[in-house]
Amino acid sequence: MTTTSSVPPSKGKLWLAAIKPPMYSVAVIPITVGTATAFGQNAIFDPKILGIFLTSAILIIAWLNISNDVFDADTGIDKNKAHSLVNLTGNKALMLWLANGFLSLGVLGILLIAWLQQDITVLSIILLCCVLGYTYQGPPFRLGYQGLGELICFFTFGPMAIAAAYYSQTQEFSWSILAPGTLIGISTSIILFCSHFHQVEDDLAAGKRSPIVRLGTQLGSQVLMVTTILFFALIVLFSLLGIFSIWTFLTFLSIPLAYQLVSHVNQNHAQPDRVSNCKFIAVRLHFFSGLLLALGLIIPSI
Ligand SMILES: C/C(=C\COP(=O)(O)OP(=O)(O)O)CCC[C@H](C)CCC[C@H](C)CCCC(C)C
Ligand SMILES: O=C(O)C1=CC(=O)c2ccccc2C1=O
Repeated sequence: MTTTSSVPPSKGKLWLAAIKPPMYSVAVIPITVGTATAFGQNAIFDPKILGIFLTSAILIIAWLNISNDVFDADTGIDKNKAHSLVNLTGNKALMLWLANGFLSLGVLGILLIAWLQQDITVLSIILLCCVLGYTYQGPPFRLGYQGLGELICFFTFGPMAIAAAYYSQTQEFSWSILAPGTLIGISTSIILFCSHFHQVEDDLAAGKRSPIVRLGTQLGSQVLMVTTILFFALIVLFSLLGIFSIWTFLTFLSIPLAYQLVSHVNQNHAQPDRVSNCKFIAVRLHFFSGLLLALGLIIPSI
């Protein structure tokens, strides 16, 4: 949340920033792409499983974000974050209970999938994702403070989530999930990478050595550009290797969003108030490129 004027944001805007609805793309896209991969490969689709999985994923991301504010309140890193739920409510204990409530409901949904399939594979993968997500922000690990968040993000939201979604549809694994898993892992990690640009001062003060604290914003903006180019280059590579059909080139319709993100960060990386919204441009890129990828994966089987 940034204010380019001296007028502080309204309570409503702070709550909207705290809840950050667009961020739930990170829950929707991996499950959608994993399901699309299963359909494209096997013409298998169970809408009930998809619905349960999407709901659970959203609940788990709610846990992730609420608990992030709770754990960050302990280190003081969010002291200047007006839209922290702990700062907004003044009730850290209640926020922790709320976070754990969302986690419990999310895991219940995955348990329902396990019961329906009489198979704990999906449950095991998602529980591992949640454990890794906790190590990112929760005591005593706080691996995000070591700059390891993007690595954890890549594997959990990429290959692991896509494999779980694929397995939830087919009850088998396939190497074919690695290509979409890599792409979604990259696009999700780009969101996290972009979330650090405007937080260098607060991160440094709290001892958080994020990738942007380590690289600096100038080099960080170059890394973002290279990573974004890599995302689209991999689609070409996967197509040349025969892993993807030509329909996955639909994803290239999201290139204007990629250009907007890279140019915005290149121009404003050293201005926290101006660059702070870049993660939401990254979310738009993640959402639309993910939807287009899913479409490209299912068209050959329609
Ligand atoms: C909360 C996350 C990032 C924000 O961290 P930060 O402290 O910088 O935030 P603020 O600036 O807003 O204070 C998410 C980090 C993701 C984490 C590395 C991995 C999470 C894994 C998930 C639990 C996997 C879920 C998979 C499936 C259910 C979709
Ligand atoms: O609030 C944030 O900055 C993020 C929240 C979140 O759930 C997420 C998930 C996956 C990648 C990045 C992010 C965030 O940056």
